[in-house]
Amino acid sequence: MASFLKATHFIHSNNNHQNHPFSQSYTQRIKISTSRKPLMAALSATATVGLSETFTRLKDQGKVALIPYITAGDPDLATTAEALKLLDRCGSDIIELGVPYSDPLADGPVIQAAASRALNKGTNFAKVISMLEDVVPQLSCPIALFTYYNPILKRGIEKFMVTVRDTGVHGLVVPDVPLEETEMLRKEAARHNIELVLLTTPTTPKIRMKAITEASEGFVYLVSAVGVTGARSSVSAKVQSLLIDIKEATSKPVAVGFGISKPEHVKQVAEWGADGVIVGSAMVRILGDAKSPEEGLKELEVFTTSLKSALS
Ligand SMILES: O=P(O)(O)OC[C@@H](O)[C@@H](O)c1c[nH]c2ccccc12
Repeated sequence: MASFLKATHFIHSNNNHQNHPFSQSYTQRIKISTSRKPLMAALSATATVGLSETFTRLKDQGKVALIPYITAGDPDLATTAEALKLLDRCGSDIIELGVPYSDPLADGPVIQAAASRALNKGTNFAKVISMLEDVVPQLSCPIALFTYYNPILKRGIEKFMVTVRDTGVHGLVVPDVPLEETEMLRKEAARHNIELVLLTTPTTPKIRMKAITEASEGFVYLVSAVGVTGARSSVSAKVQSLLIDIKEATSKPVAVGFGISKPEHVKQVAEWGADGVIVGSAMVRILGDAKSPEEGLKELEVFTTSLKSALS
């Protein structure tokens, strides 16, 4: 219960500007580093379009983005590589790839368990990056890397951004960076042509929601429910009014996540006006619960196809 309260407090304190685990300001000596841009990744960086361009194309076609989330390294990185290609083939428009972290405050039990399995298998940032260098050139949809703030600070913001951009990744989602600390992150992300996506929640005050939408690049992540990630039996009807409010505040694309786990959820959120729908725990559970990686991938294909058809 304590961790649930902590997590709930975390997601909402971060958006309500109370004291937050990362509230102290970090000064980062930005080391100018030269980076060797692997040719394929450099090519792929131009091959796939970024997040906002993806939304523009979909809007022109009157379509809503399907955005799966999976945890890198669960059940193993080879399966993650296959899952990324499969999700792309099944029509995902953007894929959120989570870097497993030891203290995933905003995650519910399914993603927390996936992160610890991945970490126990020895998954780390460097291995995720080398997998991406190989896989990204084979994808037609952009990747948004999903990481907590600490691993970025550990590496140094500028170095982190260079490494990520060199893999051809377009987006970055950092759920626990307080808005007041995003300035440095946003500057470095923009300098390396990475779209930094920010999150707003059902309890974010309107003024703060407006500031978040203005600062967010690629799209705005609307967290649909209070608490942590995890499949819910239904999507809160509040999402409809939240979408109206957020659409009054910004013309940027808005993708809704948290709890969405069935085709009917996807359809409903799209009908309420979302530009994208994010599905994480339900995908992660399929891969984590399967008897074998092959079986998990087969089930993931069936599930993703069912979500995609709910959007067509
Ligand atoms: O798992 P859900 O309820 O389908 O929600 C998407 C979520 O998994 C993904 O976007 C995500 C994974 N970890 C997070 C932490 C905070 C916010 C969002 C996330």
